Amino acid sequence: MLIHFSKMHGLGNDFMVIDNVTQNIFLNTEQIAALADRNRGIGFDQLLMVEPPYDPDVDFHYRIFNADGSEVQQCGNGARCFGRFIRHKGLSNKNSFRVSTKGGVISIELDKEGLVRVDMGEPVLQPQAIPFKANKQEITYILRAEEQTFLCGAVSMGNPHCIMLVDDVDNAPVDQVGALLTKHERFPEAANIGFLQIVSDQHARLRVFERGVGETQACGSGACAAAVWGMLQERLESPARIELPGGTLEISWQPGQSVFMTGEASHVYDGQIVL
Ligand SMILES: N[C@@H](CCC[C@H](N)C(=O)O)C(=O)O
Repeated sequence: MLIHFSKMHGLGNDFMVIDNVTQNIFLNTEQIAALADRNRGIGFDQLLMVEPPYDPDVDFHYRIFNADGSEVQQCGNGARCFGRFIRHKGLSNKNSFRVSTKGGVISIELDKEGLVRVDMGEPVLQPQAIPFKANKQEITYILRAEEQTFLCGAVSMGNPHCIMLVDDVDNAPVDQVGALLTKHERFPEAANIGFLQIVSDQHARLRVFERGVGETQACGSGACAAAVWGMLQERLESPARIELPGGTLEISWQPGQSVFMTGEASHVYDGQIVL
């Protein structure tokens, strides 16, 4: 099987992107994990598939697979690259597209400055819908693991996020606590674990241990979830600048409305591989 693909990244969160409008590629979990291998494969955090629409209301369908081969509901940095890829491949000449994902419909807009703005939909806070095991909805929950206690937020942006405040994100135990909590039994579908340091009313720093990957340079849906949680606690104001190890995103949100994420999306190279 010959696969044509592009390598792209959003703030260092990197992707293999496959056009499945003009190709008909099916990859199983083992094949995706092998391609994601940074030593023996192409190397990426997520595989993104651009598919024809399943519904007349949308322009494309967007499938997302983590480096471990698991299919997931949402990827924010990937959404910006998805928009740039559609233009790069000439799959549409529109400047904005409606795209369905497993986590809901999003809208992607290519702006004139070369940035990409995504309407990520409304955040989900209701525990059952995240899914997160809790008796009632709260802003902060107590999570216990291995005799340690963590005060966390639980927010879905289509995919589940657990966020905690830290004083110094540079020295946060991201690998250790991320690995401990990502498969916590209160997140039945596992979760992405965010470590948020508030710098000022409109500026925060964030590192994310991603479900199915480990720590990445940036997580777009994680930045949206963390900004919403910061705003719910009145620790952040919209629009907020969320600084990740790979770069900065602008996140806007008003309660009852969609979250908007704006940032860069970069094309690295086009390639082909035989499997
Ligand atoms: N990097 C992403 C999120 C990708 C999916 C995530 N690892 C999950 O399992 O939900 C982003 O930019 O949002």
